[in-house]
Amino acid sequence: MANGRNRRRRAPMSLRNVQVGGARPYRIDIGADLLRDGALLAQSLRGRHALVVSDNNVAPLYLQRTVDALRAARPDIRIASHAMPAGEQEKTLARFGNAIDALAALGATRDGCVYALGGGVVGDLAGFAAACWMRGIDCVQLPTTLLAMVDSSVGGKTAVDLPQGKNLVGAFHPPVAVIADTAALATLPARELRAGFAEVIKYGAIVDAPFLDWLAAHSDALLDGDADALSEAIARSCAHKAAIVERDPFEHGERALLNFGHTFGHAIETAQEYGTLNHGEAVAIGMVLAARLSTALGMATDTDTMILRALLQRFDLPTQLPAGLDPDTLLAHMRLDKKAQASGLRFVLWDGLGRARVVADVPEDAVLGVLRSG
Ligand SMILES: NC(=O)c1ccc[n+]([C@@H]2O[C@H](COP(=O)([O-])OP(=O)(O)OC[C@H]3O[C@@H](n4cnc5c(N)ncnc54)[C@H](O)[C@@H]3O)[C@@H](O)[C@H]2O)c1
Ligand SMILES: O=C(O)C(=O)C[C@@H](O)[C@H](O)[C@H](O)COP(=O)(O)O
Ligand SMILES: [Zn+2]
Repeated sequence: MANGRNRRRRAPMSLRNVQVGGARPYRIDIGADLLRDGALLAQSLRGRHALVVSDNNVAPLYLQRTVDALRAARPDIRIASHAMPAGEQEKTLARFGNAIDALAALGATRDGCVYALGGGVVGDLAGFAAACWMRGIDCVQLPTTLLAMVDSSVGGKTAVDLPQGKNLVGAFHPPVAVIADTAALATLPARELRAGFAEVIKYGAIVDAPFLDWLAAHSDALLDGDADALSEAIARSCAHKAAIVERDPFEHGERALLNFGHTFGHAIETAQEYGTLNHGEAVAIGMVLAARLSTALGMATDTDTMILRALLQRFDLPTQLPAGLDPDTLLAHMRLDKKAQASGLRFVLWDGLGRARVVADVPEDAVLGVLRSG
């Protein structure tokens, strides 16, 4: 049930895929029941070792079918599984160490593969383990949340959090394949489904204003779990992310647009010690704050902020800074944002719907002004 709605479980019409080009191209497959497709799961497995990393919510639901399908396709391989405790507070160096221990126990050779089965927390942590084991082995992302399907499984940013900040320890390590089984969305808690829409809306906000109209028009279907609408939203989001990371895999320029709302959002998550709002919710608030900062700097109109806020609210996402967060503490966290430079803070701001850009040397007073007015 989402918001008291009955989520439909109709299977999507077809398999979709999105190609991510560049030096190490890979394909994103999107469709129902792909976790049961052993041939697909095994197609990028070069060696004889596979570690399936999941969490203690996802493992009881999807681990067995994944391992069974892999084993059926490749009876010759050694498969181990590792389920970490669920949640952002577990995206730590200590849990990363546990995943590395699991690779060591498996005796994974350099042609082995990590399968990241879960949401963005599992994807980021397992991807980072794959990036580090023997200086880098293959990783297949098997996203099971909407957020992971539309964003975190694609593009190769892997990381764990520190108490000082989000994703502060990590590596760029693109997957060799992304396989998004949309049937997994049927078990996703409604709050987590909504969180995923924050990152979906982000693509519209930064580069595709007509997508925002489409999302508004299809919000009921999307929140009801309509398979075709979800499949379209996932494919369109992945196409945007693929195009951007293909052109700028290491965030030297354009890729930073994907960080719209994240300077504020990550500061909120860090200040709350990763325990209150989830990532999507924090990004939703962060996008509204970024839009308001753009207006404060004379770049955009309030009307665009109102349209963005209304759309986020339509997806039951928060749009206001939670009470009790100290603006100076948030600003201090922002100084450790990965876009910050010696010369000062850099923000992704916008000139209006679908027109984001990176702005350097944003005055801290302007940021504090936005934070102090809520
Ligand atoms: N690498 C990137 O480019 C990138 C992009 C966006 C977000 N992220 C990261 O992703 C993380 C957030 O990801 P998330 O929103 O997926 O959170 P998450 O991984 O914590 O998953 C949310 C919750 O849903 C549960 N869950 C997952 N799939 C399920 C399913 N199918 N059925 C039932 N329960 C399920 C999980 O156990 C967890 O409790 C953050 O750490 C964020 O920083 C990374
Ligand atoms: O892929 C990217 O690039 C993004 O910025 C996507 C974001 O949604 C994601 O949350 C990412 O992990 C943030 O990266 P960071 O470099 O700010 O830690
Ligand atoms: Zn994000």
